[in-house]
Amino acid sequence: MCTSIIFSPADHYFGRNLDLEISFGQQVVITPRKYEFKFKNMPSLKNHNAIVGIAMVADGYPLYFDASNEKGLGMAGLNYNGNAHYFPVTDEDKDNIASFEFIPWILGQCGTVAEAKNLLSRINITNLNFKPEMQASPLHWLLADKTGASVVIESDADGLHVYDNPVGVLTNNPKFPLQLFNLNNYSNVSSAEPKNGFSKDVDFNLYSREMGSRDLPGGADSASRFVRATFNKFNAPVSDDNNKNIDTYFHILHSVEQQKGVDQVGPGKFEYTIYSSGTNLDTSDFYYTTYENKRINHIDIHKEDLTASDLITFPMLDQVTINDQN
Ligand SMILES: C[C@H](CCC(=O)NCCS(=O)(=O)O)[C@H]1CC[C@H]2[C@@H]3CC[C@@H]4C[C@H](O)CC[C@]4(C)[C@H]3C[C@H](O)[C@]12C
Repeated sequence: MCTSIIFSPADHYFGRNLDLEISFGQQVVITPRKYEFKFKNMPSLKNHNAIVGIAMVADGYPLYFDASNEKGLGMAGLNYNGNAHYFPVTDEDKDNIASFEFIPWILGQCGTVAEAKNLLSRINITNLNFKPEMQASPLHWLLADKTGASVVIESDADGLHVYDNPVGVLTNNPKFPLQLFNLNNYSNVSSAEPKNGFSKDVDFNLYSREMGSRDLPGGADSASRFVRATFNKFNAPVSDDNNKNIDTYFHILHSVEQQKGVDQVGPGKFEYTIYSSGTNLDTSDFYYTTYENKRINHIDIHKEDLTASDLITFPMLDQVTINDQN
């Protein structure tokens, strides 16, 4: 499963955890402005916003899992199994975009969520596969910008939904409105010590600190991660120091990470948090950690030639790093 957030302490940080049992050979991929983005049913984009994020490059095409552009708009695709519904190419006056083209299409052209909403109102997400041996994945998306605004996009059997997201968090199933509704069940969770609302005739012993957050769900299931990431995000300290904020951002994502061994998905197969990514949407600085390498890695896109036409890739550094202190 996966978790995506936008965290806005001063600058705005956007990205995700990618949780799975297998790796797709993903890399950090910068798509410079003049790389020609081709689409199955739409004219190609020859000059567009530069994009940075995590992608698998297949036949020279960056299949982005999550990415942000140089204008400060970010987008992540998360598993949405059983609910995602993509449609045949339509003759109606719509933009036919395949699910794997969706991130390039939006990030290539838009700078804000508000601008993206215009394009979204015209989109039909098509059921085409990238190639026969690579079936389209059932996804939904979190889209967020450097004003702090975010929306969730779900293509369901009854059509495309664009929901304003007041909490800036997305996980997996169920549908986003139900995830949001489920938060109602946790209004008693608090960063403060609990007050006795039970009865004045019963004596309570606060035998532990942290009892305000005792009712936070601890599981790795999607609904539990949604509540936990939201609580942890809204109670996180804010700083005016970028390094502290990016560190806090990763603390929030790591609070819903999956350790290897605890979520079995098949015989001997366990889902785990392969990587966590984050972009400072105000500066386009890109950061990531991996399961093995918790040191925060940084890629400065402005050190690269963003006017180029070829993809710029970086392997993800995923060796355990121990800092020998003596
Ligand atoms: C698996 C991941 C979601 C993680 C998650 O939620 N895991 C729970 C699994 S489970 O629900 O618990 O079983 C998702 C997130 C983004 C996806 C890629 C998007 C581009 C491209 C789209 C093409 O159409 C198909 C190949 C493609 C490379 C995709 C592969 C894969 O689908 C990716 C990595």
